[in-house]
Amino acid sequence: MANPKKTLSNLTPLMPVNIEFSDLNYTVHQNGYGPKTILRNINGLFKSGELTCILGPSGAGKSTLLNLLAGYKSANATGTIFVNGRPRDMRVFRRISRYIMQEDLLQPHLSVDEAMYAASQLKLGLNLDPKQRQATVDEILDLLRLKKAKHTRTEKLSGGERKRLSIALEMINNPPVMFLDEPTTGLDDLSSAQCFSLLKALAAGGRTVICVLHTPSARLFHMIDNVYIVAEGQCAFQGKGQEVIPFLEMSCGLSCPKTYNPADFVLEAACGEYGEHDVERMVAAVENGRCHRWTPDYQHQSPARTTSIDEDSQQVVECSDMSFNDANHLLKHDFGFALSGWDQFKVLLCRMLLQVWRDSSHLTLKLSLHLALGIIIGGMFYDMGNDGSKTMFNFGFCYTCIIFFLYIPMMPVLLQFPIDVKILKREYFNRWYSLGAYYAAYTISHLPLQASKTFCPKCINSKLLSLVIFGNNVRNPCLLPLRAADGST
Ligand SMILES: Nc1ncnc2c1ncn2[C@@H]1O[C@H](COP(=O)(O)OP(=O)(O)OP(=O)(O)O)[C@@H](O)[C@H]1O
Repeated sequence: MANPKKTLSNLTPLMPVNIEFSDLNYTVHQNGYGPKTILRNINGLFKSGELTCILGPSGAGKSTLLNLLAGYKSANATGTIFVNGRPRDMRVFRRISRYIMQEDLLQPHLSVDEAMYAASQLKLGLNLDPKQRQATVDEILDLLRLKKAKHTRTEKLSGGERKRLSIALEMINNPPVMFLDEPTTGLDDLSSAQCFSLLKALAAGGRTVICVLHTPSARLFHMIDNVYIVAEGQCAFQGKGQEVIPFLEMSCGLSCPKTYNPADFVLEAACGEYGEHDVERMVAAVENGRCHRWTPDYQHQSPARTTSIDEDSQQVVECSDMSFNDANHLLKHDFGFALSGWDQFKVLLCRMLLQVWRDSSHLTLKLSLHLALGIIIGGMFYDMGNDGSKTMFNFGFCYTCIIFFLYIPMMPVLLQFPIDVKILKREYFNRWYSLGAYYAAYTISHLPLQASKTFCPKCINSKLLSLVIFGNNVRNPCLLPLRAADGST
């Protein structure tokens, strides 16, 4: 389990960030079926220093809410999102928040240490003292229990280790806000508990940690600082894990059997399993999330049932390294990338060249393919260039070469691009680098392979094939002028 008491002394100071949202609506337009409302006037407050878990039945709108809050989706949404009491400025918010998606998309062919090193260069700059850089990386790997897997390639990591590495990569510049979509999906009970403890430790360090979870165990459920239940696109509960049972008793008259997991029980209630009006009652009892923390005496509170964002701020200041005034001051500024475009290009190029070089099976496969196809095509059209009566065969050869050059290089791109684009989306969304730097580095790093694609078949078709296999013609047939039967060209 992660040790919550461990501190990350080498990381940059943390600014406390509270996120409040009010009257959030999200509608999608389905072709031919009219609009579909997914979130309905939903409200809530997610505080710094707390682990907030968004729970709810499947299809309730949890991921949609997370995507809206992270800024991953924003079209067709209405309502307001406040960051430390100010309307969210997306340009700034993207620099202080990180989104860890459900799929663990990691750079292949790099070890844990190399992936962390490249991320640290992109996020902390190139001028950092190497010892300081290594200390920062080691500290994070230690906290996330990845030290033993430091030299393991990312594709060989276990599911839990991959998840922890995804979190570690985003922790390098110590983001104050972390969004995680179903971080425990695909993990066994022990790994889920370890992942949960890690998130709790991150929140205890002053971060705002918001994650979508599927039913946690009863023990973990009680440890959640803020349980946020979404049902039918509305907020059905917001408060501490241990308050859920009294809440259900008071709002719907439902009592959870002693042997039952309260997380299962509240989700069943949120599905309407115990009564068709329970969801409405739950939503009304927390006023669709306007009640920021439900407590049993909530009904008796004055109209100002929510603590204001400024009051909340004061509570969190004590556990953070930076005051809210400082945080708000920082939030006003638009931070750029840690590196200039040229430096981003250099780091990305090194990372990509290393990956291309390490991907030896891909490299060997491609070269063998070109060799084999070169021999076949070269054999089929051998010595056509010198015979003017075989004009059509010359055209056939040129046509085959064009098809070869067109389709063969396209296939790996078609297969690889969907994977690459997902990783790119994650890294670009989390502000690792600019698209221009990525594109330039990608193009340059793949040039050697592209060049081999262009020259290898041509050489094989003409010189190599003719010289080595047939031994009597070293000229490239496609470049030769056509010779007529009478010998004129
Ligand atoms: N672009 C879209 N077009 C139509 N329906 C959509 C679209 N995006 C989401 N939905 C619908 O909105 C609802 C909420 O989706 P969302 O992914 O937020 O659910 P969820 O609570 O995260 O579910 P799960 O736990 O199963 O992942 C679902 O019924 C989904 O089908």
